[in-house]
Amino acid sequence: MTGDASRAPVVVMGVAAAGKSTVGQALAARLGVAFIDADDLHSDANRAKMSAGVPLDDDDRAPWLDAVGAVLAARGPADDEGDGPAASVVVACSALRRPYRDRLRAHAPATVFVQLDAAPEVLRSRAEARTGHFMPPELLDSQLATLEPLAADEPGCRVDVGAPVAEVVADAIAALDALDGIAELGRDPHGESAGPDRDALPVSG
Ligand SMILES: Nc1ncnc2c1ncn2[C@@H]1O[C@H](COP(=O)(O)OP(=O)(O)O)[C@@H](O)[C@H]1O
Ligand SMILES: O=C(O)[C@H](O)[C@@H](O)[C@H](O)[C@H](O)COP(=O)(O)O
Repeated sequence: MTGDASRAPVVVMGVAAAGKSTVGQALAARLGVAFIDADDLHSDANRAKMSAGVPLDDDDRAPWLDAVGAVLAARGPADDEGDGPAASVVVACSALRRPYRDRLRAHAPATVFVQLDAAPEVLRSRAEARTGHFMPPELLDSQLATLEPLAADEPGCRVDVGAPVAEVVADAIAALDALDGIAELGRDPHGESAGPDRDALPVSG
């Protein structure tokens, strides 16, 4: 499957156990672009802290967010020869707070966010059912307390993850296409934005 270099980089965001890795992977496969899990970019110290049941703070997350931002800016791997346009990418990253997302977009301004929403009891049961993961379910409360939902002036959409994965992915693609459509409508024949800034698109869902 070839990558769609014309797509903006996508960050699938939300609290622990919302389904970022699962949905992100499936979404990337459907779009034919690379998938990267930001969990793999955490330092050993961050990982150890979370494993010990201690939530990360802003200082812990700052260098990690810069590493994630660098991935978004590169928009995924180049082709096999190492040249040509980079493919786009889907990154699973909690990106819980607005300043974190702004930090990511400082690296890669075209980034759009898909926030995964779920009822706390759904999250809790999924977190508890998951085995062999470094994130203890007890950290879910702090993740929910830290979450600053995607705001109306941030580029992206929200999808409910109560449905099976294939449905969640279809909803995400429809919402992303709607964002693309709105951006197209705002573009004049010379390719310059004549309407609202893409950055100011409403959050749907
Ligand atoms: N739509 C879904 N329906 C049912 N189970 C799901 C769904 N999405 C994710 N899961 C399950 O929930 C758990 C948490 O998902 P995961 O992708 O690891 O979340 P995150 O990356 O946000 O922590 C996993 O066991 C996963 O298989
Ligand atoms: O910002 C954070 O506190 C972390 O990024 C945190 O969100 C963690 O990395 C994951 O939630 C654990 O892994 P899962 O997202 O896969 O649960």
